[in-house]
Amino acid sequence: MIDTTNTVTIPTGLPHWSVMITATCCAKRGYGNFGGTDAFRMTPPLRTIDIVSLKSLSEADVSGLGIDLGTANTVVGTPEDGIVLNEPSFMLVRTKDPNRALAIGTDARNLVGRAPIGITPVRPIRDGVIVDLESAGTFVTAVIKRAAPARRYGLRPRGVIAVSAGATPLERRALLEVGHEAGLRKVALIPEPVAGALGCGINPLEPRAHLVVDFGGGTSEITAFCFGGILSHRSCRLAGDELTDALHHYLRTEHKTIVGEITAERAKLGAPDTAEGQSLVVEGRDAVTGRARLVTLEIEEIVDALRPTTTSIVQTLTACLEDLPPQAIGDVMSEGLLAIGGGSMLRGLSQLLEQSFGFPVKTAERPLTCVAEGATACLDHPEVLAAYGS
Ligand SMILES: Nc1ncnc2c1ncn2[C@@H]1O[C@H](COP(=O)(O)OP(=O)(O)OP(=O)(O)O)[C@@H](O)[C@H]1O
Repeated sequence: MIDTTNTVTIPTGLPHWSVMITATCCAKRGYGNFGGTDAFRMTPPLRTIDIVSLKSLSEADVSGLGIDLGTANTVVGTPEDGIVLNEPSFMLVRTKDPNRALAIGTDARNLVGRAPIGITPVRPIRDGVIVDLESAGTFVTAVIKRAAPARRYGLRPRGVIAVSAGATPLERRALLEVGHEAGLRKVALIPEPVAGALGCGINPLEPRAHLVVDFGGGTSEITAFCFGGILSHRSCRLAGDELTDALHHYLRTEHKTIVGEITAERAKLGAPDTAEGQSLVVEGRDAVTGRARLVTLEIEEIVDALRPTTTSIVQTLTACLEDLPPQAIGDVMSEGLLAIGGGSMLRGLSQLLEQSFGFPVKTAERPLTCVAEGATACLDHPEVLAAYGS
C-alpha cells in the first residue's frame, strides 16, 4: 500500500500524484508493492550506458523511443538496440509541398547552400525549441518512421522526448503535440540535463546535488538538480551555431573570404582534433573579387576567433551559481561539473569552465548521444519520469 502520509516528506515539491504514479508503475512492472520515498530509496543506481541490461526489466513493454530533438542533431534510442538514429536536424522539402519530407538528416544537410530551385532545406528546431508545428511534425514523423519501422513494433511506440529545462509551457505543449501527431502512443518529456546525466550513469533521484552544463547547437544551459527536483537553472540562446557564425564572420572580416555554413562548422569541428601548431585549410570565395580562394587557418587563430562568444556563454551560465544552495556546493565540488552536448568538445572549453565556476569539469564520454541514452533509459525508469517528467 502507498503510505500517503510519507508523500509530504519529499522536499522537492513533488506532487502527490507523482508518488502514486511511481507506486503504480513499480507495482505494474513487478518491482513490488512500494512507493513514495521507499521507491526512491530502492531505486538501484542507474546504469544507462548499459541500456541492454535494462531490457530484461520490462521485455513486454519496451516498444518505446528515447528522443533528443536538438537544434543541430536528432538522436533516437531504443531500449533494445541503443542509439538507432543520429542525424542532423535538417529536412528537405519541395517549396510547393512543405509537408512532405524528401530527405532528412545528413542527406538534407548536405544540400544546405546548394539546394536546387524549388527545394528548400528546413531546420525544424531553432534555439532548442519548435519554431513551426507543421514542419516539426513532418520531420519527427519521418524520424520515427526511420527509427521505428512499423514491422518491428506493430504498435505505435511510446516516446520520451528530452526538452530544455527552461522551455516554456507553450514550448513543451508544442513538443507533446508534435510527438502525438507523429504517431507516438504516449509522450513524456524529460529535462535535457537530467536525461544527459542519466545517460552518463548518474542517478538523478539520489539526494546529492549534480550540476550539468549542456552546450548544444542552439542553446547552452546549466542545471543543478537532486532528489527528483531542479535546484537552479540558467540558459542562453547562444551556443554552437553562434560559434560557427563567429568563425564565418572572422573569415569574412580578417581573411576577406566568404565561406558556406558547412565549411565554417567543419573548421570549428576540426579544431579540437588538430594538434597545436598545426593548421587547417578552408575553401571559400574572395569577398572582393568573387574568385575561389583557399585560406590557411592556424588552430590558435580559430580558438581566438571563438573566444569572445565562448566567454559570454560561460559568463551567462555562471549566474546559476547565485541560486545554488550553499549545501549543494560540496556535492558539486567533490563530483565535478558534468559537461554534455557537442559544444563541450570545443578546445579549451573545460579549462574555461573550471576557471569560471571553480569546480572540476568532467566531459561526458558520449556528449552527443548521452541525452538520448538517458531519455531511452527513462522508458524503464518510470520513477525518474514521475519526478522530473511532464
Ligand atoms: N568536436 C566538436 N567541437 C566543437 N563543437 C562541436 C563538436 N562536435 C559537435 N559540435 C557542435 O555541437 C553542436 C551540436 O551539439 P548537440 O548535438 O549536443 O546540440 P543539439 O542537441 O542539437 O542542440 P540543442 O541542445 O541546442 O537543441 C553543434 O553546434 C556542433 O557544431
